[in-house]
Amino acid sequence: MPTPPFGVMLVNLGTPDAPTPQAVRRYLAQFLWDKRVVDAPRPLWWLILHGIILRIRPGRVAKAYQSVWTEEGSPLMAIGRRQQQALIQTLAERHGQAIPVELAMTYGNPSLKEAGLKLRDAGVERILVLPLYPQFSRSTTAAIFDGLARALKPCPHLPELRFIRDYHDHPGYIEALAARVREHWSAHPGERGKLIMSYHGIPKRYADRGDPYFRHCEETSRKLAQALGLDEGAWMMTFQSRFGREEWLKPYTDETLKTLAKEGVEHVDIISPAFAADCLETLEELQVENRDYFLEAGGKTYRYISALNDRPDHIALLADLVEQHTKGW
Ligand SMILES: C=CC1=C(C)c2cc3[nH]c(cc4nc(cc5[nH]c(cc1n2)c(C)c5CCC(=O)O)C(CCC(=O)O)=C4C)c(C)c3C=C
Ligand SMILES: [Fe+2]
Ligand SMILES: [Fe+2]
Repeated sequence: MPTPPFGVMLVNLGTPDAPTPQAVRRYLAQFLWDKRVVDAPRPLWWLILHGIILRIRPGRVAKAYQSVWTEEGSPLMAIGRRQQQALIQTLAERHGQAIPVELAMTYGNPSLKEAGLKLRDAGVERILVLPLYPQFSRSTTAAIFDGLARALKPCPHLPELRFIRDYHDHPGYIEALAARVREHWSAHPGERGKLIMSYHGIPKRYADRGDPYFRHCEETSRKLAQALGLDEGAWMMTFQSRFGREEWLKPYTDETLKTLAKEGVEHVDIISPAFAADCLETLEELQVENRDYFLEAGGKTYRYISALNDRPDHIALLADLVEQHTKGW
């Protein structure tokens, strides 16, 4: 077999190995100890994390994971595997040669190290890292960068590396989102809801200190609204999945849905452009929890628009990103 010209590392956040309190505790202990995610002073944060959060949260969150778990495991992992297989197939068709693609998770399994070793065993000397986060944030994309550097520390020699920082305004990404929304509209003709674009939040403090995430979300939202020909009043950008007590990016998705319903908005369609794959935060928080808030506050229809997952136009976008960032390899 010829040596592959390069390999691709697709990276997402990570998910527990099982929907049990023990597995969730292990996952959260690694995830929430990362300074890129929670930047609180270490000794104090260790006491809060191990003394309070990891005693209470895993039980509740494991129940939420149980409600979305599938026969193939956690949705984030199952969809990640499908994305990986589809990308392998598309790249082979485009290159006329097998290009190794490994799926890695910043936290939990398969680890960045494990994926790196598999690429090395496939004879790869050049790696393109493709974080599955369209919008850059220190808490996600930069955490991958740190994790990779840590994973490579014991290596006597390094692969050549390229790292995709973001693709929040890539025309292929915007068009794939727009196609997904149009498809949703044709599946539900009749009353068209206000389009809510709900992004995973981050602490406002991170944005104030230069994290471009808010700006990237704004740009994605504006471009998506433009591609769909939506007037200002027909869409909104909101932020979900708050954690802890400090202020996060606003407006908050849950509060907005309650307010909209009280103001007489009866129908909403909700999409979450920051998630390349459906996961706990979309399938439970958006599809179930937030629906209840909206309907209880007087809303009539609430429809969640699934993520791009392994749709062909999404995989084509990932292949385009690979092509653009491996020029000269
Ligand atoms: C504690 C701070 C958190 C920050 C900052 C944060 C940013 C962030 N996260 C994602 C994507 C995902 N997050 C997911 C789950 C999740 N996120 C946090 C906390 C922060 N996220 C927690 C504690 C959890 C676990 C669930 C819980 O305990 O509530 C997931 C889903 C994983 C799954 O298994 O399905 C994703 C994906 C982004 C994009 C982001 C900032 C831009
Ligand atoms: Fe998160
Ligand atoms: Fe959540």
